[in-house]
Amino acid sequence: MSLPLTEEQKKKIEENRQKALARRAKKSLEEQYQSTDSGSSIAAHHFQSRQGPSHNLPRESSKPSSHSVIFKQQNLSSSSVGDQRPHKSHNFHLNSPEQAKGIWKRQGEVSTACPSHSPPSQMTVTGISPPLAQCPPEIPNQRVSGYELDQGHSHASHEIKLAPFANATHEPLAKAKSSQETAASASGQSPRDPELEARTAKASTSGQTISDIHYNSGSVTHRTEGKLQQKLGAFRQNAVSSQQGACIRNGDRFQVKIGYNAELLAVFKSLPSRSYDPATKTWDFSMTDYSALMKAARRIPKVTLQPLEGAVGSGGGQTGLPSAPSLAFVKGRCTLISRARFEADIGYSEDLITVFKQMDSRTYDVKTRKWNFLLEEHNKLIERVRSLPQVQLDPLPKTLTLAFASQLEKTSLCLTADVPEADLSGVDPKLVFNLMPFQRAGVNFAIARRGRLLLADDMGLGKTIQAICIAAFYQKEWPLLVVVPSSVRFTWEQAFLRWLPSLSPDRINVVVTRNDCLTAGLVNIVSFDLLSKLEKQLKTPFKVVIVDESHFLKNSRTARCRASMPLLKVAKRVILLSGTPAMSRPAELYTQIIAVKPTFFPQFHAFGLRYCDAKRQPWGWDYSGSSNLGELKLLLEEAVMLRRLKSDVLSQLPAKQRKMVVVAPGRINAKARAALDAAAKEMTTKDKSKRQQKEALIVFFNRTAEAKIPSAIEYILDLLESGREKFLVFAHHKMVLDAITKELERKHVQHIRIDGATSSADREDLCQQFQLSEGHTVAVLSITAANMGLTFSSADLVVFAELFWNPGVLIQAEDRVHRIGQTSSVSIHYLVARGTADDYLWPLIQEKIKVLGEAGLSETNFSEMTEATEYLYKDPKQQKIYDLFQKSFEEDGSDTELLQATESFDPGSASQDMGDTLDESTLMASSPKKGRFEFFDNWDSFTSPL
Ligand SMILES: Nc1ncnc2c1ncn2[C@@H]1O[C@H](COP(=O)(O)OP(=O)(O)OP(=O)(O)O)[C@@H](O)[C@H]1O
Repeated sequence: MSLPLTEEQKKKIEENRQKALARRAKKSLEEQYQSTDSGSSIAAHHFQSRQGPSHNLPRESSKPSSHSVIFKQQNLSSSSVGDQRPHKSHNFHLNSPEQAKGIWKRQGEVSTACPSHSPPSQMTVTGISPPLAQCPPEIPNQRVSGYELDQGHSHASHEIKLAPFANATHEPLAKAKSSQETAASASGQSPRDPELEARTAKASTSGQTISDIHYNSGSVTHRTEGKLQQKLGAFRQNAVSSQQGACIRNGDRFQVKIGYNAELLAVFKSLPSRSYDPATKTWDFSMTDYSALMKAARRIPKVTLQPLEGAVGSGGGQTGLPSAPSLAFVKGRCTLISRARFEADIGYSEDLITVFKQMDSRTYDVKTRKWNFLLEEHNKLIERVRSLPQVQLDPLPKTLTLAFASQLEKTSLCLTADVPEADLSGVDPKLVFNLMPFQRAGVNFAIARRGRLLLADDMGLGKTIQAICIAAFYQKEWPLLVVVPSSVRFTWEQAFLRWLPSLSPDRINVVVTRNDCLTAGLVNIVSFDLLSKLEKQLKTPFKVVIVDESHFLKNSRTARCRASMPLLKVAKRVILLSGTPAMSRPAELYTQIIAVKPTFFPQFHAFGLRYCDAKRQPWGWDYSGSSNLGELKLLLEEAVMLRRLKSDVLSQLPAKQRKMVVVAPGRINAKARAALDAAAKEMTTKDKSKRQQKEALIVFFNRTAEAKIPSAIEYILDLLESGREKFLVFAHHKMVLDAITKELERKHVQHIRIDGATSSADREDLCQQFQLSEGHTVAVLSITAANMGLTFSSADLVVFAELFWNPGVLIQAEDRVHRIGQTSSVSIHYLVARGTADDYLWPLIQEKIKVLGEAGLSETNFSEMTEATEYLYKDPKQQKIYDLFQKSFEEDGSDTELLQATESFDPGSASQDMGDTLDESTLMASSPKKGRFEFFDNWDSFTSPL
């Protein structure tokens, strides 16, 4: 509480006032002189030389304004808080009360999600000069652009309805803010200032009401301010519209929310503590400049600046000036901090603390200095706070109240919502029986959410089997649409065949070209890119849709997203799968969230403001940041997403998980296809010698390598786009290794390469580089040169771009990752291309492994751990090739011979840049490595248990 003014202070004030009047008169004369010289109005001078950022300029400065609006605007003050601010309109001219209303909304706007909240009504006190002693010492009655920052005439600015902010310089707000607990127990009454009241009474001795004064103000102004004011008045008639604004407390500073006004801007620029925020286009100041600003503002006709809330005492018998804390207009919002509790993120207000203390579930967190409550008290709290004129506490957004509706009704303290066990009796028993416990829980979660979810389990946790099971639960609503990256279309086909034996293979339709029918099967598998070309085929929407790698939809402007979103919005069940739903920023989640819950955040901007730290920039809004992630995580987990990390379910996982990835035959170009067919023919031609057959086999093997290059590159790029951080790629042929490294270089993906040409010293160095560096993403390794003696335990994924006839070598290669130091379950992906040597190599490898297993020499069984069930061709011709493979690779010395033959293989013209044979869309979609993983760490901590 502040002390009343002493006689000495009062005297000093009066002296200063007189001095100021003298200065003003002198200055008026000076300016009159100058304006006669220049022939232009002073106000116009302000307009040109004192303007703020250009976006604040009025467009039609000469448009006449209506004077009658000024008073009417007072009544609009209660609508000063709203969320409807037109962002780009800068027309500040008021020609009608309606316009005045619109403009006022804009000017007085303080962003809020609580439109029903009303700020305190405007206090209107005219003709009051604050005590000069309250002026901050650093503003020594300076003159600014024709305005003097001293106390003005008591009758000089009757059009300006403002009150002095008493004692603005005396009480640091930071102190007020940080003393929440102490102050909470203090009296809620603002002390009153008798000095101010006396002055108020004096100013009103004419018996006029405040509104009377406003109506008559014009003549008073002109009379007292002489010719200067006449000139200014003329300008204002044309150029300055009636404007209302407000001072709003912002921590230990205050903001001025008002539209453009050249004169006011000049005042702003004169204040030492000024700061302009281009993002919000508002000026703010330290409290030390408050008095000076208000005084100067009062001198600008037709500018009404609502004082800081509580800045005027009215009545009461207290003697001191009100202290800063009790004057604060506090604004804040509710945020969710757990499934059961929300927090009031707001500054200090005594009245607010009183309300907080009425809540049964209140808890004060001494660390964060914030109060939090059970969700069931949210609505009660908001209602009570609404009755506090000095407080604006925004409630939780509607999306959150909908998602947590039951918690708001009656809060359960359970960390997760109860998920009932789903009845899977209608689903193929083979599938249900094979589900791991956490996978079963995933299926239950999806069914509890009526088949709409984002399944964001870590990579390799078996999202495919879960998605098939969820979709199968809704089998009555099929046909099913499965949208996937093109590199895994056939892997999905295999997975359906494997897990749903009741599904006839001919009911599965893999869409390969744009001439295919999107609805031909009961299960229709299509790539993102083809979907965007075929969507027009759809007459009736799919009711059940699976989207694999749903982060491919993160950019709403892509053709993929534009084609998929309408389908997802109308589908009854939407199963999105992604191990990395967002890799860089929360904005990437938006499309996936609304794909699952179209009613959540219908406007991206609302999402952006809350979770993307949206900032207004000169060029528009920047949504690349992140904010409120804890709350976003809670929202996603409650209503949209299920994510388990490998570490969460490690005990349920096998040490190694192998996956056969059937790469698209369409990716083998015509030339390679012809070469393969010719080689296959050679092998099965009767009159060929053994030697010739073997040579044909080698050619077949080599041509396979060549043919698979585009598919292998596409798969690697898809992995990178999916956020795979570190993995090994094994290949055998030099041309395959070359093509992969070339493509990685082209994409600026950091990688190492070890092949037969790498020296022993370099091998170890490169290995260490990969192990220790965060930047190195891919290790490109030769199956025969890097399958031993190296440790790559920092990776947990191995991709075999090529198969190799010796399974022992493959297992050794796998074990570069699966070894001591490995803490995760390891994923092994074998890329297998149909119609190539892989058709024979794959079963051959399985056969050999089986034999080793039976002999107790291998604990690995390929076929049980992969989708490769019925892979072997039964055709006699193919059987013959298989036999040839078997014999050739079993004969003594065949390895050496084959190795030599394959290593020296040069396809000549065939060794083009295989990357060029990829779809342009695939190449474009895969962004460069740079910046790709910046959000990864955040994402993992963001999604791991709190
Ligand atoms: N319950 C299970 N029984 C047998 N094999 C399984 C099971 N769950 C997953 N697998 C196998 O684990 C491998 C990885 O599964 P899947 O490809 O579905 O993982 P993912 O979560 O989709 O990984 P990514 O994100 O890398 O695509 C596959 O070979 C799959 O067949």
